[in-house]
Amino acid sequence: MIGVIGGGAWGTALAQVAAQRSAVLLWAREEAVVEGINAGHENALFLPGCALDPAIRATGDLAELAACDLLLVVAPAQHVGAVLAAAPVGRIPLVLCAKGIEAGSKRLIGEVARAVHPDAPIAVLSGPTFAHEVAGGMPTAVTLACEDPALGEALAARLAVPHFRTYATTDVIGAEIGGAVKNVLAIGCGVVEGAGLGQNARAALIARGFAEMTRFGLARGARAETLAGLSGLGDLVLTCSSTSSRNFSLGVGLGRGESAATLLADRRTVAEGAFTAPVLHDAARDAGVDMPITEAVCRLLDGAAVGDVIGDLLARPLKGEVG
Ligand SMILES: NC(=O)C1=CN([C@@H]2O[C@H](COP(=O)(O)OP(=O)(O)OC[C@H]3O[C@@H](n4cnc5c(N)ncnc54)[C@H](O)[C@@H]3O)[C@@H](O)[C@H]2O)C=CC1
Ligand SMILES: O=C(CO)COP(=O)(O)O
Repeated sequence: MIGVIGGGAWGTALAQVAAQRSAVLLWAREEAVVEGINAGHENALFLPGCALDPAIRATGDLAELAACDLLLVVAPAQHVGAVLAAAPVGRIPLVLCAKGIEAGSKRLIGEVARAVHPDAPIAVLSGPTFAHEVAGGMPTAVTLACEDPALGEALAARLAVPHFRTYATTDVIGAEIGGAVKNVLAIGCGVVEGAGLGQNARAALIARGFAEMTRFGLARGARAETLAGLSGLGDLVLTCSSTSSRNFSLGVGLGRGESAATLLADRRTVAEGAFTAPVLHDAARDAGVDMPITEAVCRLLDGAAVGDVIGDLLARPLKGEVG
């Protein structure tokens, strides 16, 4: 049986995919989500309007996950450590699906999981995957990263269904960094949209943002081809071009001059980039990597005026395109 830890939009969509081939037990934090899935086969809080496979069973009791032989970890990045610490994992393989970097510790999610459950094999699933499209059966492709190639291929085969293609790699760090960094850049692209700065600016931000992602990724041991793949460039393009992205939408609000505090207050859904941006900025400084767009997003989240931040970005000294 496959266990899913997290009953947000993405955990629910992944449960829907997994249910095509396996029994699925989904742990959700909210009682209303557990009841809604078990009684009405719908997650009205986080994935409304999607008829779920009746075979998906939900629970509010983490202990029940001990019966699973594979766990998909889909809590928001900042909560993965706490949720995993309370889960009966032992040696059950973990597929990490959150996109972010832990604030304070500056750890990638793989490091967070390894610290709590050192005996559990770890893989990362990431890519351009809006939950509502995946749950609706629309064609989607993801990266499945695992340092152990045999386990990675077995997991990729187990999680794939015809509309959900998994591409295996051994580059776990590359898959993690792409997913974490693209959320920050998506906020930046949203700002461009909200402030009406035009399509040229958006394309420039995607390309220069990808350069930033690549510099940081290579400094941390990622492989360039992973960053240019589904979990990096693929997801960057998706979330930098659609208001279906919570991060892009947050940026649109910032670009219109609304404050981050107002935009983030009382949100039920997560915009991971808002939490990752400051810790990514710190981690980049530690690694000696220049990330001007990430820095600009941090300033905007801190309340700086859009005009000032864009003016400073454009006033930077000219440099060569590569390097
Ligand atoms: N929604 C999407 O299309 C995709 C999301 N992801 C990633 O999946 C992760 C989860 O995101 P979503 O499922 O979209 O969440 P969501 O925004 O739909 O729902 C919020 C989730 O946060 C959980 N939560 C809130 N406070 C918590 C706490 N204190 N402890 C534990 N959990 C808490 C809620 O229970 C709920 O599951 C994120 O890292 C996101 O970047 C990845 C791919 C696609
Ligand atoms: O990661 C995602 C799609 O791949 C979802 O993006 P948002 O979190 O910005 O909505």
